[in-house]
Amino acid sequence: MLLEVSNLDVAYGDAPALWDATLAIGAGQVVSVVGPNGAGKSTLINTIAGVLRPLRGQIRMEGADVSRVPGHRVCDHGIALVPEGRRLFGHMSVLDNLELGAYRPGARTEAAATLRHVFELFPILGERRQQIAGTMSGGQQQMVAIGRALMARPRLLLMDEPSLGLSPAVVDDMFQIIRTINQSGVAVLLVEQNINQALAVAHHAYVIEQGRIVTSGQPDALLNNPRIREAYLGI
Ligand SMILES: Nc1ncnc2c1ncn2[C@@H]1O[C@H](COP(=O)(O)OP(=O)(O)OP(=O)(O)O)[C@@H](O)[C@H]1O
Repeated sequence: MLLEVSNLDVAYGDAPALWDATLAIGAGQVVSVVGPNGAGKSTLINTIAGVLRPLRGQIRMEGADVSRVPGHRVCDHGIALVPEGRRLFGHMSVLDNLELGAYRPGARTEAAATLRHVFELFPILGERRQQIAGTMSGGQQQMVAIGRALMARPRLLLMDEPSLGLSPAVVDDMFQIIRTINQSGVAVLLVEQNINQALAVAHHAYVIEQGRIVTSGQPDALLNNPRIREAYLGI
C-alpha cells in the first residue's frame, strides 16, 4: 500500500471530528471519500497533510509513519495537498505561485522539467504564466492550485473538493484532469460532495458520515447500494 491510515481520531479542542478512520490507497490509485457537508472530509485530508495532528491512530506513507510529521515536511514523503478553496497567493503571478510548490530541495532541482509537465497538462497556465493569479477564473485558479501541488512531484495528491464553486462544464474538465494526472502515475485521494463524479473517477471509495467511515467498496457497488442511492442520489 502507498498510504495506510489506521484508527485515526481527530478533534478540534474538545469537539471530536473524526473517529476511528481507517483507509488505504494503493500506488497509482484514485480513492474517493464522499459524504455530506461537515462529515469530516476536510479534517481527514488535512490530518494526512500534516495540517492537523491526530489524537490517536497512525498514517503510514510507503511504510514510514507520518502521523505527526508537520505539514511543511509531509511533502518530503511524496504527499502534496490541493486545499479547499485553493489558497493561492492572489496578488502573485501564476508562475510565482507554481514555483512556490517546488520549494522542497528534491523538487527544486527538477523544477524546470516539472514546470514543462504542468504547462503540458494545463496549456492555459503556460500562456498566462505572467498573469496575476487572483484575476483568473475559478477553474483556472483551481488549475494553478493543482499545478502548484504537482510542482512538489508528489506520488500522492490530496484534493479537497476540487469541484467546489465551479460551473458544471468546468467540473467535467476538472475530473478529466484528475484522470490525466492519475494516468501519469500519481495516486489521488479525493474528498468530494459531488458523489457521482467522485465515484466515476475512483478505483475505490469510502463514505463518511458524522466523523465515521460508514461503508467502503468498489464505486459500482456503492452506486448500486440502495441506502447510498437514497441518501446521496435521491433515487
Ligand atoms: N477549525 C475548526 N474548529 C472547530 N470545528 C471544526 C473546525 N473545522 C471543522 N470543524 C468541525 O468538524 C466537523 C467536520 O468538518 P470538516 O470540515 O472536516 O467536514 P467536511 O466533510 O470537509 O465538510 P465541508 O464539505 O463543509 O468542508 C464539522 O462538525 C465541523 O463543524
